[in-house]
Amino acid sequence: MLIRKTLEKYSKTLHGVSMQLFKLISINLGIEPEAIGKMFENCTQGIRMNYYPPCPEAREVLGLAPHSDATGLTLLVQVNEVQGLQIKKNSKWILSNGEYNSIEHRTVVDFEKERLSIKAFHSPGLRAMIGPLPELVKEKTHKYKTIDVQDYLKLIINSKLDGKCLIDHMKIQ
Ligand SMILES: O=C(O)CCC(=O)C(=O)O
Ligand SMILES: [Fe+2]
Repeated sequence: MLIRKTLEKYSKTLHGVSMQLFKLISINLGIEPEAIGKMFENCTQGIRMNYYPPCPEAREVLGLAPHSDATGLTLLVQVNEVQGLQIKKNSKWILSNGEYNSIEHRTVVDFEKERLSIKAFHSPGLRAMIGPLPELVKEKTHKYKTIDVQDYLKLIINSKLDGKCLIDHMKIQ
């Protein structure tokens, strides 16, 4: 019962944080402050906790294969402060530093230390359309498709953890 209450509070707080971040991202993009937040009004939130035990073969294995998250915004906390999240930048794996684009990332494990992480994934409401924000592509050619949530979910299921940004599958060829 206690964990449920704590998680509910945690989830609500993180939702609030994500809404604030959507506002700041919109302002930074030069669009109406509520533009992105509106899509997340009936947001679906998923929370995942990962436990990576210490591994004697740490150099030979990965904690999690390269992938990009299929959700709108992921908030992550490295619970016991053991580093292990890496992003791909200029073809190199480096420690993550947070970007707007859905960056390819993976996790590595440690020889001696266990690692814990908690993620909160925020996805738009089930009626949303997934694609470039109209405000951002006014006079430009659309580089990405716009599809409904159902088709987007199909795309996620069909594109396994293959390291490619899911966004590549949305590109108009
Ligand atoms: O454990 C981490 O640091 C990241 C895990 C992750 O990328 C994910 O769960 O999607
Ligand atoms: Fe991820």
